[in-house]
Amino acid sequence: MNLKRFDRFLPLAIIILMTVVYLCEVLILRLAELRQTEFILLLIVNTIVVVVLLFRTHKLNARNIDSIRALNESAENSLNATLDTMPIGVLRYSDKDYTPEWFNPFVDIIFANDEEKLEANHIKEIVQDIDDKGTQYLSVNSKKYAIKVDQKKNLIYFIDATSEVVAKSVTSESRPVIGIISVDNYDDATDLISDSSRTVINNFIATNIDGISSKYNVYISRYNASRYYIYTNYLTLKKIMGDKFEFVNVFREEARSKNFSLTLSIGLSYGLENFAKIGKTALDNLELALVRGGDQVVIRENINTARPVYFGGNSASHIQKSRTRARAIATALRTIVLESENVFVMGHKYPDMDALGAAVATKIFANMNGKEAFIVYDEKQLLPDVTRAIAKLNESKDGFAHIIRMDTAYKLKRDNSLLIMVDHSKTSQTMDYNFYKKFDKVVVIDHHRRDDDYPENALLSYIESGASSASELVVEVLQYQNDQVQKMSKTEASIALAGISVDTQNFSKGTTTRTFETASYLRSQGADNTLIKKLLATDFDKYKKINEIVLGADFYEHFAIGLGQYRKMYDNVTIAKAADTLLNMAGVDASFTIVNHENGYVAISARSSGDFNVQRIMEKLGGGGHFNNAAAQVYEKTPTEVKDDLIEILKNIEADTKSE
Ligand SMILES: Nc1ncnc2c1ncn2[C@@H]1O[C@H](COP(=O)(O)O[C@H]2[C@@H](O)[C@H](n3cnc4c(N)ncnc43)O[C@@H]2COP(=O)(O)O)[C@@H](O)[C@H]1O
Ligand SMILES: [Mn+2]
Repeated sequence: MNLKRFDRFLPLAIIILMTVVYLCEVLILRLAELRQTEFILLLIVNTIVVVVLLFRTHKLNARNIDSIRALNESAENSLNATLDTMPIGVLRYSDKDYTPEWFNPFVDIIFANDEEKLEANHIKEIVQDIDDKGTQYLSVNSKKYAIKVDQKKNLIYFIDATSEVVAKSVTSESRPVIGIISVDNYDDATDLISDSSRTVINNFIATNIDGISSKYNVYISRYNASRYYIYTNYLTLKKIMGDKFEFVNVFREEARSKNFSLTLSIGLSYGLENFAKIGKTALDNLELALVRGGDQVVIRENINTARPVYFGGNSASHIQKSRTRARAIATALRTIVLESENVFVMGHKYPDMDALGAAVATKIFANMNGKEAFIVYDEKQLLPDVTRAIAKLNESKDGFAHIIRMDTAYKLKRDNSLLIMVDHSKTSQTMDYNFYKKFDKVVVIDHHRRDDDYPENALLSYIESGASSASELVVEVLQYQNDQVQKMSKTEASIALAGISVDTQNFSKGTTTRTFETASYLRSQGADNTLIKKLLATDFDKYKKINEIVLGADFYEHFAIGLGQYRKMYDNVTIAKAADTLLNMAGVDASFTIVNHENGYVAISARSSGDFNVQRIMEKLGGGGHFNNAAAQVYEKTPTEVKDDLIEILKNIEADTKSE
């Protein structure tokens, strides 16, 4: 800065300096008494020195400016050259309408065959879609570009990131996969048969497993006769998923042709690290596949937020429940009951006869082990048949049937009390969520396929989706209590049998030999058909409402869809009974009833006669249930809108099935 100022005043400084020099010379000459001519000569010499110095200074300045100019020019040229040749696209867009105002040649190269991507609407999309980190990827032809947007300067940078994206997908595809294959019903199929027959079954399984291993080049290791471990990578898993796990269907069909009641259930998981956790998630997934009925595959990535992906499960439950398990559960449950101060039994919201039947049998189990037990109910959630059954139980001789309202239950709950949840396993479906939260000790007994929303740390879960009803499960456990005394009253046995009867539609659906054995046991305990008929009777008003829904039905191919009347409200049982009725119509494989529910949502009940999975359809509408008995609750829509959604789902499912 100072130098510059000095530069500007340099000519003046020279003149002043030379004038001072000249005055000094004059003074010296005066003192030396020289003449006029010497003064003039000295003046001329000094003037020449000044002129020469001024000229040199001017020249020096001129040369400086030229070299700066030259330097600037060359810098500008090389910047332009870099912009022109660097492998980064730079584009400036108008801040008014996003039209491109300028771009470098690399942008030209990028969009050579895709020029419409340079139009204002695309540029606008790029600028607006940019995520929080300010980066996004754009595919142009076969390349991937990372995009950075400088919104202040209206600039977009396109950086070739093809190799980075490829590297990422290579990492993703090489993620390790761990899986467990379980052969369903192996124990039953190989029990009580000759060694040579068992060898035939073992060979059949081994041949199939070898076939899977060589077809997909995966490593499969035998753990025991009915369990195998798979190790592979995500790329191979993708291929198998692309084939929709066809080998599970092949295995089932080949087994069927040989009269073996065998299917495969598989749990798989994958991730980048922590092999122990991947293995544990795979085991959890296998358990989920089993409780969903077996003959299916469940895959879930080893991260907390991952949702399970299902393959198969296209036929009703294939897993036969084993007597050995029922016996083991009886022992485990007895231990837990004995360690508790008292026991509370709670069904799902709006408990039906099966929930009550299971609760009654559970209460008896606890009493037989010397513990006081209570069945809890909420008077705001009572169905007519359950109301009748509770009234009947309350007629018992000792006057206190241990069926209590929620407010009493809260008072009787102790620190060491046990809660047994029956006929449901989703905490969101429990009758009183706050009451459930008060318990440290929880047991679950259910015949629904296990879902995500499961009680944390349940001490024991007895979930058998192959059972007809929760009542069947508990009564069976009750039979494994050692003493031979009369265990149930006539009313209790009748309620449990009514529960089985409701869930099996009067023994016409979902029954096994075990269902009939349980029914026969209940008859031996005094279950009475006349009482059951009275308990399950339909009120005339309800009957009219059931008919309204049935008469409002439309038929689509082999589906019947019943619709409630405009603005009329219905309850669960009415909808369920209407769906049951529609399923009895000729040519109907699955029925659906859609109405406004008294609780302010649109309710759907779905039933199928065997080969069609209505659970899958209801899951798509946010509900669930069983393979041939399911339901959903939809908020913020009208029944007609829900019907349209349902028809769309059915059309897609039909199209998928035809294309398979
Ligand atoms: N949101 C949901 N998620 C998962 N699962 C669900 C959901 N909503 C319902 N479910 C399950 O779906 C099935 C079917 O339910 P539904 O309401 O259509 O039918 C149940 C009862 O309403 C019905 N029922 C009760 N009493 C009688 C009777 N006297 N006659 C005829 N039908 C009757 O029977 C169904 C009982 O099913 P259960 O609880 O499985 O025993 C159901 O599983 C829901 O839990
Ligand atoms: Mn049930």
